[in-house]
Amino acid sequence: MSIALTCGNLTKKYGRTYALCNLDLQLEENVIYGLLGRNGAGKTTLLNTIAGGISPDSGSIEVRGKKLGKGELPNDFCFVRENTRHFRGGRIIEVLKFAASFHPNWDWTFAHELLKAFRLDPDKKIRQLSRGTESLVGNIIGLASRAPLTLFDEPVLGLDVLMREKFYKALLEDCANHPRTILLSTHLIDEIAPVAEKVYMIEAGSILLHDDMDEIRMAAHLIRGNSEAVASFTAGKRVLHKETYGHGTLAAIYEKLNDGDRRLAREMDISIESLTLQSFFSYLIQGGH
Ligand SMILES: Nc1ncnc2c1ncn2[C@@H]1O[C@H](COP(=O)(O)OP(=O)(O)OP(=O)(O)O)[C@@H](O)[C@H]1O
Repeated sequence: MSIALTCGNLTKKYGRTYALCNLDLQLEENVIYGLLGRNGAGKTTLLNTIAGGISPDSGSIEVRGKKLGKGELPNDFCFVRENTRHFRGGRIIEVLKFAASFHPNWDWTFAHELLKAFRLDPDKKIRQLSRGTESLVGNIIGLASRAPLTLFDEPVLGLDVLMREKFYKALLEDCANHPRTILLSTHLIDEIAPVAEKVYMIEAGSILLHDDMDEIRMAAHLIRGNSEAVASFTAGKRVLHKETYGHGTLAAIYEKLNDGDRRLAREMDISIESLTLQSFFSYLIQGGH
């Protein structure tokens, strides 16, 4: 397993607010990661810090084993910012040509396919584009650059559902043919579930949890039943959140359940449901883990 990026103990404070707080993160090469967090959780600060736009107060960043010095940018990476304002007087094609000059793996055939898929006229002036359409230009840059490390900050914000689906499809297909490391931040958590292979969940500047999507799918459960039965069933298991209602208890747990567990739950009249990624994340935050 090769490591594309390591952030160690990153801290960034604005006044009394910790935008990043002793944050650790490690990305394997050629994996698509989701960076999930609520508004203000620290996603943009983290991506900007990796991309060299923000100096952390402390901590380190290593890209492919090389520690970045103060103000040093990672080699051959692409950062698609939230709210990028491209050169307003320029045309789409000019903005793409400018971006292509920075990225050795740039693929023009792919860029033109994406222009077509996103229904963009390359000769249109950037200032004539709607907000959502302008963010598509950034997404084309992120995809066609084929940079070994690509950071997308909320790339689907402002896009309609059709364009969001097209973006996810293009990302998945292209990364299957040209593997690279992607870190994609979003607060549209359920949408990223079929796209990301692994996720980092961030809250108040720290990583709450990171895991494979498959592990989360297998381990994130909602247990409901009589309070005593639930207490006995969940003993020794990782409980993220618990709340009582009348004589009953609802518990969100993070534990793979085997056949024996499921048999026991049936005997105890306990129901087990799988949690969506969004619900799992919400319970994780409510539980303060
Ligand atoms: N330049 C700044 N000055 C002061 N506080 C800041 C600054 N940038 C970020 N913050 C604060 O740091 C915290 C993290 O902000 P950040 O923008 O990284 O969150 P985010 O997860 O990207 O949020 P969103 O999803 O809303 O974009 C927030 O409390 C924010 O108010």
